[in-house]
Amino acid sequence: MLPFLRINRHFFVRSLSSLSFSPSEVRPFSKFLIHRLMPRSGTMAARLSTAAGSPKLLFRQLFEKESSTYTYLLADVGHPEKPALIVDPVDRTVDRDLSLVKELGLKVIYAMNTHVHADHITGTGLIKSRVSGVKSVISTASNAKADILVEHGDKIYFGNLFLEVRATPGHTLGCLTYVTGDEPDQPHPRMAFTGDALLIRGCGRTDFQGGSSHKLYESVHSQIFTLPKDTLLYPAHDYNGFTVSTIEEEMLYNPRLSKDEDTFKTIMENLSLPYPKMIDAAVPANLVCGMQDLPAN
Ligand SMILES: N[C@@H](CCC(=O)N[C@@H](CSS)C(=O)NCC(=O)O)C(=O)O
Ligand SMILES: [Fe+2]
Repeated sequence: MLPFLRINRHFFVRSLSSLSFSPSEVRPFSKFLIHRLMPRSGTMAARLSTAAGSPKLLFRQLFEKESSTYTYLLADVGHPEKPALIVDPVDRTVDRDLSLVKELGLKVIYAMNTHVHADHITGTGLIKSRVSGVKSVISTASNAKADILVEHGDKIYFGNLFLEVRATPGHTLGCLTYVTGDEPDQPHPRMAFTGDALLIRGCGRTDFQGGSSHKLYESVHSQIFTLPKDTLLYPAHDYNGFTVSTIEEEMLYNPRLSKDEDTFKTIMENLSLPYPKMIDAAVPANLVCGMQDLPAN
């Protein structure tokens, strides 16, 4: 029963993405479910490639300087519709991001968050209000509102490419890492969008939003450091001018997570960071994807 539910869930997430099905259109395409039962789900990607171009990744890393946040734009430009997704957009830079999307001729289908941010307001709600058909995405565990709530193991398709969802709690309860697919026809090396779970030579703090140093250590070691060593690591923030790292580099040189768990916990307990300046406004807004449609008090 459980494997069937899991496959069904993958199918549902896929069905809302690359082919722009409406939920009512899911049933006629249930034949794809059969391909999910095959040992390698690459069968499905290969099958669709024939129908809708060969997968070709377009990737852009964008920066918001006040919160030192990275936003990522990914699209399958080998697909005729150039379906795209945007990870961790910031409200202040939505205009810039959407201009780029327009210039590149992309069709944004998902505006996604790695977690409920505490230091800035997400742009996912604004993007939804500006571009029709965009669905907001966040984890079920975040307890936030969004059009699509995803869980560990889900695959989010854009065209013939996808991001795999990995639960990496510890900075917050609902933190996710999104990883590019490992299908034979996917681009290599893989890319991991780690949010605040793993930063370059650092990691997310664990002193609020359900944070736990124990959980973060487990998440990074079981879900991120197990990726191929050449996987490119793209965090949600950088405060030191870095743009990208690799799993291998972080396993060797991350001053926190390359240590044993007890040392890691001691480091995290002694960070003494001030709370983010915007936390009181950002968390409630981000629990509704930045739409700020909270009922009046
Ligand atoms: N000074 C900034 C907030 C800086 C901060 O706390 N960053 C977070 C990620 S955003 S929730 C963090 O986890 N930092 C870890 C670290 O080691 O710096 C502000 O006021 O907004
Ligand atoms: Fe955060």
